[in-house]
Amino acid sequence: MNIEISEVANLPSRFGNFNVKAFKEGEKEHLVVYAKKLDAIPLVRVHSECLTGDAIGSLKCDCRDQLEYALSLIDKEGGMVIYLRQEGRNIGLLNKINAYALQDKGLNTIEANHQLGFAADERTYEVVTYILEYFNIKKINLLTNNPDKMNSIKDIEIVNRVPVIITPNEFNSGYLDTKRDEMGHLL
Ligand SMILES: Nc1nc2c(ncn2[C@@H]2O[C@H](COP(=O)(O)OP(=O)(O)OP(=O)(O)O)[C@@H](O)[C@H]2O)c(=O)[nH]1
Ligand SMILES: [Zn+2]
Repeated sequence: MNIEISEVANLPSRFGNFNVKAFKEGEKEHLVVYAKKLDAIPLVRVHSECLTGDAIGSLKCDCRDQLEYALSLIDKEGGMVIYLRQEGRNIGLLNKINAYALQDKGLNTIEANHQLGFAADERTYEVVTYILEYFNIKKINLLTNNPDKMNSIKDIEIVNRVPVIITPNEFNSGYLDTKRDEMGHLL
């Protein structure tokens, strides 16, 4: 893979004092946020970009709650958040907003993707293996509810799955039901 890697910098944040490094993969610039403490088998969260949730505070999904939970946990226990620029399960922001418009008309999150000509989930995780190998990490405890994500991360042993359970709200409960019933999420 042709990846450009930044220096390491300090990032004091409202969730703790972290180190950060950027990994540039073509047009996509991923961010790795890691605690000063990194065990041999660290806690790792692979988070996919959700501008509407992570930055704007959208209540349609659980992304921001999951991100905040992960950052707080790695501050306490050590570990890493790999923030992947795969907006909208990798269909991009514009398409995700079009998918939201279809959801306003009654389609669920999967149907909306299909209507636009995409698979339900277009994400790939090769760069995760690359990043973990760069840090010499061979085994992880993965923070996720998504079995697909566990199967998609290759050449890294996932010793334990650590669930990320977030309290639903009135706007995202349907979305979470679809993730559980149709996408196999362990919720
Ligand atoms: N296309 C599309 N993407 C969405 C929608 N809602 C959230 N996303 C994107 O979905 C990604 C997050 O994926 P999720 O399925 O919520 O969770 P996950 O990462 O697969 O699983 P966990 O590790 O358990 O959180 C982010 O990239 C969001 O931008 C939607 O309705 N349509
Ligand atoms: Zn989201």
